[in-house]
Amino acid sequence: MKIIKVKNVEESAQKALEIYQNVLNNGARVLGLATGSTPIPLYQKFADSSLDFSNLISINLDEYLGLDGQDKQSYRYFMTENLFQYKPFKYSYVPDGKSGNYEVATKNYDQIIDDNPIDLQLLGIGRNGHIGFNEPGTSFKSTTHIVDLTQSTIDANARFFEKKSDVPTKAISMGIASVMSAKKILLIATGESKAEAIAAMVNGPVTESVPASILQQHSDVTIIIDEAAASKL
Ligand SMILES: O=P(O)(O)OC[C@H]1O[C@](O)(CO)[C@@H](O)[C@@H]1O
Repeated sequence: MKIIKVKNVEESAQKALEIYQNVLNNGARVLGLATGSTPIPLYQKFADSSLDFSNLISINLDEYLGLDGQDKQSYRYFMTENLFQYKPFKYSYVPDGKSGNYEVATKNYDQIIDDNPIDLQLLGIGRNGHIGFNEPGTSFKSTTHIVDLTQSTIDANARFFEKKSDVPTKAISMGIASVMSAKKILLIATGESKAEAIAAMVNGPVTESVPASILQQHSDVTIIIDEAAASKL
C-alpha cells in the first residue's frame, strides 16, 4: 500500500486529482466511482478542471435498495448532482436499486464489470471498515450482491435523511472480489472518525471482519489520508 499523508481535506482532493490526471494521461477508460461525503471535494475539483470524461465509462460501487435514480437520496441522484451534471461520461453505470429481480440485477452488474475492467477504483471507508456497502463479515470472494446494512452504517448515513426511519436498510453493492479486480485502487479517508478503520486496514490482520483489510493484498493501492484519519497509525 502506498500511503500519502496530507494536512487536510483540501490537500487530499488535490492529491487525488493529480492521480486522476496521471491515469487518464496514461489511457484509463473505466473509472470506478464512490459516493459518501469523502469524494465530494474531489468531484468539485473534477468539475472545475479541464478533464474530459465524455469518452470514458464510470461504474459506481453501490445503491440503496428501493430508491430509483430520481429519488434525492439515491446514489444515482448524488452522482448526477455532484459530478455527472458537470462532467458527463459516455456511459455511467450505477446498480439498479429498483429492480424487480435482484438476481438479474446483480448478475447484470457483474457482467458490466467483466465487460469494462476498472482502471481505477475510488473508495471511501466506513467507520467499521466497510468498502462499498460491503459490511464486516462479507466474503472476500463476493461479487455484486444484496446487503443488509449494519446499524452503524444506517446511523452514519442518517445525516442525509430527514428521519432515521427513512434510511434504507438494504443496498445493492459491488462485491469485494469485484473491487479487488480493479487495476488500481485509490482510497481516501479524512477525519478522526475514520482513524480506527484506517489503522485496522493498514496494520491489522487481513480479515473479513474488516473488509478494507483485503486491500493489503492488492498490488496497486494508494491511500490518501489526512492527519486526523492517520492519527491511530
Ligand atoms: O465518505 P463517508 O460519507 O464517510 O462514507 C464512507 C463510506 O460509506 C458509504 O457511503 C456507505 O455507507 C460508502 O459508500 C463510503 O465509502
